[in-house]
Amino acid sequence: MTAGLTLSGVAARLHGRRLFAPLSLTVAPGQVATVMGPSGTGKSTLLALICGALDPAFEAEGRVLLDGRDLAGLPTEARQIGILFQEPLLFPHLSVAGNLAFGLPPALRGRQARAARVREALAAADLDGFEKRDPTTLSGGQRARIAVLRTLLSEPRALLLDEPFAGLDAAARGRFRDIVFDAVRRRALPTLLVTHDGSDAEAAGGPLVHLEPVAAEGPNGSWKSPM
Ligand SMILES: Nc1ncnc2c1ncn2[C@@H]1O[C@H](COP(=O)(O)OP(=O)(O)OP(=O)(O)O)[C@@H](O)[C@H]1O
Repeated sequence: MTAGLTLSGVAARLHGRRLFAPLSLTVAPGQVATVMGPSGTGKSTLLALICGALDPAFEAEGRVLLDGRDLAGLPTEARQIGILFQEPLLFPHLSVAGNLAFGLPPALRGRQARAARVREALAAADLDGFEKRDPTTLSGGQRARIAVLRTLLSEPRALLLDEPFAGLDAAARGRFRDIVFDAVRRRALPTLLVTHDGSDAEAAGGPLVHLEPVAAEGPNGSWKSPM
């Protein structure tokens, strides 16, 4: 069995045409692989395919394995893959604790046990006492940290990062990146990062993949770029 996240000949087709050339890659536990490429090449589509949330307009190709298990046919919620977006997507009508509790595994029973897990997570992230805060009153960096805590509380076995550092200024970006990569290493999560920023790729330190658009067949049999 290969530990980590393995992509084998993975591609996404739209109206029968591949967005990018089939991708094969293994991301080891605790490693961060980076996916870069021009806008529209299918980076977000690739992440959606991996976590089982591909838009029905697309057709998936290839195999995705997590710790040797083929994820084909498994619904998103059964894949145990955490995902973070550029926008932290916190629920504005819930407190910080309510947002974090949303990430807890349903199997963790009991109000007190759930509240304790949320409290511990906040304390470990230097956010003690934030339970009752309204997420709309937090800074961008604080909201980003709550979003990553919520994802980690769900005890994922792999992590997908869709430009989660992009909305932050340089100092906050570096600090937040350290927090996320540190969690990835401590929890030995195979992680795939989509970014347009070379410094993110450098900090990630793992394999670097450039998605290239696939050339499309022109009307008279010639080949042209779809871009
Ligand atoms: N639901 C959809 N139906 C049809 N086409 C779509 C759909 N979603 C995305 N696309 C198209 O698929 C292509 C890939 O989109 P995707 O968002 O994966 O690219 P990306 O590489 O993540 O782009 P960016 O770097 O700008 O975020 C784009 O050309 C986009 O317009």
